[in-house]
Amino acid sequence: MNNVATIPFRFGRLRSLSAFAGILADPLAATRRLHGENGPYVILQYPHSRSAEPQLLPLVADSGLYRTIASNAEVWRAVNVSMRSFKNTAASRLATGFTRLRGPQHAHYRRLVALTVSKPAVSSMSPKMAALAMSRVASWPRNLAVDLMPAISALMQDQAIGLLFGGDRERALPVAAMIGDCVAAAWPLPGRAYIKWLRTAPRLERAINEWAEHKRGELNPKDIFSVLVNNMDENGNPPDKRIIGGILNFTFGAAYDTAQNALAWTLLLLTQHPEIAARLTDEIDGALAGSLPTMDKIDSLPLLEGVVREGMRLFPPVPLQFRRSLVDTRLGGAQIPAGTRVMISAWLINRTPELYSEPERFMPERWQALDPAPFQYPVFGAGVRMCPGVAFGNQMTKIALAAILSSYRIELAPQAAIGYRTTITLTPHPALPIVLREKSAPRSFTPLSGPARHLVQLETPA
Ligand code: HEM
Repeated sequence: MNNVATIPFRFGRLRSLSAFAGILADPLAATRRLHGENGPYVILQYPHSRSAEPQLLPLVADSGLYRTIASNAEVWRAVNVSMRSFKNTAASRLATGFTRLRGPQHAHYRRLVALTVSKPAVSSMSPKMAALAMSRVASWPRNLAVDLMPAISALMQDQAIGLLFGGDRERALPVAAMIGDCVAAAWPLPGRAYIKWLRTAPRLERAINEWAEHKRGELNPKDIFSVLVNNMDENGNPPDKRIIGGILNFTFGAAYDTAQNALAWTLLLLTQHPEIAARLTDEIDGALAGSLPTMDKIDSLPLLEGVVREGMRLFPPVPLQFRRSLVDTRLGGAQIPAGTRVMISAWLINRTPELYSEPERFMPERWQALDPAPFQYPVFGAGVRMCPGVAFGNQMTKIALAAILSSYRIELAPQAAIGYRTTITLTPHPALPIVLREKSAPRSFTPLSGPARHLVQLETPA
């Protein structure tokens, strides 16, 4: 492990505004390049800014430094990546959501969310989750090249709404659609997505408030929103609806947007590794013998476990995390002024060769001998802000994967070129064209092409 006190850093200069725009336009490509040129700790300097704000933008791709940051909440506070909007507007209240909570207020609301998604609570949801996944997947079109992303998204939203948010689809689905505008605007160059989000935010806030009204008065401990609305705040007062709105916006979006991307990238990886996909299908079919993919059947399948962990290692649904220093501090030997925003790359930490041999390759078997600490595998974050939804996210991804592979063989559609988009989450873009075949159908193989081809090392030539 790195000795944090002596870790070297390089000053990298964002030589021009266009280099800075490169980070905004494609943070993944830009941070990979900076890491390749400078190593795992780069302190970028903004070009010629006259603002009074600190002029540094450190990029952290080192697990030791990430541990230091994640375990010092009094020095490093979470920040929201959305573009700034005017204070006291719906857009600013909703976009800062969970992130703006600190101290006892953060601990209080975190505890309320965590109660509903505790490991035992999530295990008890498994039969319902498995039944829902199987019935949804059964209706997906066979033998046609379709963009699977909307179907995956609908499946994960259904799971989150049905199992964590009271099953109220009529109110929840329009809210989910509007949250999509918030996510799309989270890492923009100023543009259409941002303008759209500014228009959507007041409507979203109204819809959330009406939904909250509907939940008020009857506590359902299995519904996160009901728990938030019907408990007092950290001081024993009725909760502030603006705070509840921000928490709901963040937590509801977090509950499906992350897992839908985990599933999408993992399926894409499996299309490129048909031999692993075949062995995984055999493992799942053997365990299920025609029954539903409940957790008691699939939780201890080694290849399924390895595939899900490896998929999220190579394509972490939240590829970057951000923190801001509250005070002047030292990080890895560099002096960091108060107010400095730091980018932590889960994407790059997950490719540390000392932690993961042949880090660019998809090797699910590696997980039989690996048990990294959260800061060495930051897929779910680490420290006081580590994701409370780990058990639900993992279970939802495993069950969906088992439901799909027990029903179909998956292939990438012919001539499909896959790109990617980075906002808060990393998404295949503009589409994920997949063909779902009968399991007995003759095999065919389409090699991955498009920008996503360069995100992973495959056996087939690029
Ligand atoms: C595959 C699924 C998931 C992944 C990869 C994921 C990833 C993450 C990551 C990386 C963070 C930390 C962000 C940071 O520190 O800046 C986080 C925080 C959070 N996640 Fe998840 N998440 C997943 C599922 C869920 C689910 C199902 C829920 C539903 C309850 C959820 C709720 C939250 C909340 C409330 C936080 C904020 C925690 C805090 O600030 O204290 N997540 N998640």
